[in-house]
Amino acid sequence: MKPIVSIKNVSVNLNNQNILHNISFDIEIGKIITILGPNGAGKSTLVKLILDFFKPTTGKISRKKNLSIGYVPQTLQVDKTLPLTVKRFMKLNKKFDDNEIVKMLQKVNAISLMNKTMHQLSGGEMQRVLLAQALIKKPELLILDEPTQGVDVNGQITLYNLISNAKNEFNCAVVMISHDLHLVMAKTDEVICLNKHICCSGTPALVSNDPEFIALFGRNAANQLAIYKHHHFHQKRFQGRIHLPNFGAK
Ligand SMILES: Nc1ncnc2c1ncn2[C@@H]1O[C@H](COP(=O)(O)OP(=O)(O)OP(=O)(O)O)[C@@H](O)[C@H]1O
Repeated sequence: MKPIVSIKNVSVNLNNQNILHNISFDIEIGKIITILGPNGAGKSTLVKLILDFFKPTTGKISRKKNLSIGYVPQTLQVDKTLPLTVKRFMKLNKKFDDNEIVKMLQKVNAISLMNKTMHQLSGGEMQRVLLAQALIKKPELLILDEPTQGVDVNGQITLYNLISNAKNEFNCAVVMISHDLHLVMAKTDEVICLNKHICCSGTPALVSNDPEFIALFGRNAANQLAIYKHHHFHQKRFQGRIHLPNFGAK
């Protein structure tokens, strides 16, 4: 299958600093890619490149024509004085009818939040609403930047299940940054271990045995990765289009 995004020999220099070096990988429909790496490894920078927020210093990123992307940021700061309800938030970028909004909020277990204001939401509730907002436009590519920051363990499990279900239902590709090795890996097709360059990549089982991964994260993390097996899902085709939301990356 032809990739929807192809990243070839990409490097990024900012203020004479080498932030990313010689990155190459493809993003394909139906696959979940998880990007792991220590603080400052360039994970968010890589996500911003995929989102086309800026261009690489060298190398090339090719995207499928009119690629539709849904983006879930780490969190969203909402002004407490702004009485923005969840329902109005869902209508910010494009007008969806109430029926579509209700259906999408139901999918992410957030229907009871529809008339709450955004600043009233807990961490887990906020992430489910952000996911709904990204999915309502039916993306071909869903990008999540540490979607479970500040979310408790049950909330994390719920969120990863929702992401995996969404991938199957919308037949999209998923790229996410995550530190939740033990939870996220059961759902991941490919792990990219980043530390300015790609240290190693492959299935969780493969990466967990890679000496570079073990050197970077330690044996304990490798064991957490290793216990999971790679799964394939059957997908239903879904026709649709999404446009990038207006809120920025971190
Ligand atoms: N505009 C910029 N100018 C110079 N350096 C930058 C700029 N933006 C990011 N950096 C640097 O690039 C490096 C990678 O940052 P990035 O946010 O991509 O890392 P990360 O892997 O997402 O880190 P974290 O896990 O802490 O969120 C960091 O050293 C950061 O200081």
